[in-house]
Amino acid sequence: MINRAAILGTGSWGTALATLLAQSLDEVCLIGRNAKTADEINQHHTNHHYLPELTLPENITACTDIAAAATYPLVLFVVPTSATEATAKQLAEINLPKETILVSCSKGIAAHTGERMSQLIHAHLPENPLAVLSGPNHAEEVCKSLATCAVIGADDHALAEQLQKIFTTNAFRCYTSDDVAGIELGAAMKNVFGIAAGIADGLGLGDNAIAALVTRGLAEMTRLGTRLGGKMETFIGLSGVGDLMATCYSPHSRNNRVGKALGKGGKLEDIVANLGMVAEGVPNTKSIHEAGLKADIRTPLTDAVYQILYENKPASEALEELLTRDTRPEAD
Ligand SMILES: NC(=O)c1ccc[n+]([C@@H]2O[C@H](COP(=O)([O-])OP(=O)(O)OC[C@H]3O[C@@H](n4cnc5c(N)ncnc54)[C@H](O)[C@@H]3O)[C@@H](O)[C@H]2O)c1
Ligand SMILES: O=P(O)(O)OC[C@H](O)CO
Repeated sequence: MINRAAILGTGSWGTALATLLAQSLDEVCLIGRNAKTADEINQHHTNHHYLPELTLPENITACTDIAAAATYPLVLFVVPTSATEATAKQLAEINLPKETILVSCSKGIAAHTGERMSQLIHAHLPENPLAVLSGPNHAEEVCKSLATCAVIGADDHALAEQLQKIFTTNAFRCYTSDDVAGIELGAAMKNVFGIAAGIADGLGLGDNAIAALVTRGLAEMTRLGTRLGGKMETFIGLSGVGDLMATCYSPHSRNNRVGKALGKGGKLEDIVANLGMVAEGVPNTKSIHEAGLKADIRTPLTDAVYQILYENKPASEALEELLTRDTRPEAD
């Protein structure tokens, strides 16, 4: 029986997931790289930088020694996607038992290769049971036990069901799925459209424009995601349209906030530096733009965000080009 878990990553989502798992498990250990944060969690039961209003329950502790993960039967990856591979390597080096169950909770695909996080983790820890978790889940709301749903994906249905029991609470209803690729691809792409929605908001385009963007974003997500191995129904599920809406409409979304500041004329470097947290849409715009080119799939919204982020194109110019493209059938 699983009654203890380690969480790699002491940021917003790692901390919120700790509060969730602390309801069903005896002990949760947050493992991070920052000794000050670990001390704050152990001594004051807070993680002020990431979730300022939260008081953590007593059965959550923290440390900075990744080797401690080897003593837990369940280990969650909740570091930024840019750190997932290095973290998986570290776990392999500490000889993690092959029975340890791993869950990837980060949202994004790898730069250049387009690999999904579960693929990166599996490459270094090939024998460990592995699942992914995603959905419309802002840490700021989950840590307050505000109701939401999530999906747990695994090739092994029994594993997904085992995790469903552990993660589900009265306020966090988990579904299972066997479409690991679809879950991870939807989660990565919604970050980019969150930035796009923020840009539209910052430009003052109004509610109709954002609804149109969410809808065409879903079409783009489904077009590329199904080509890359995801199932159509996953993109109209919690990790697709569900998380797309959470990210495009919520002021909690860091991606949305980055986009809004860009739409108002801010500089990307300054915006990212001031955010103090990860906005996965920034690196993932590049990864997904590259994945679209490689798969020869049209990704006009992602390309527009790419040009704004990486080619210094003014947002108003990118918008004009999007709107004046050749018209086409909706289903095309
Ligand atoms: N915040 C949310 O609401 C939320 C919800 C679901 C999924 N996610 C996903 O979870 C992942 C983590 O996001 P977050 O919100 O916790 O980010 P965050 O910025 O709040 O925290 C990131 C944490 O990772 C640590 N970190 C940064 N670089 C690292 C590195 N190179 N090696 C090890 N640790 C490193 C930081 O010190 C920090 O503790 C992202 O992929 C994000 O998309 C976030
Ligand atoms: O703050 P964001 O934009 O990274 O979104 C957080 C979560 O992914 C929402 O489900």
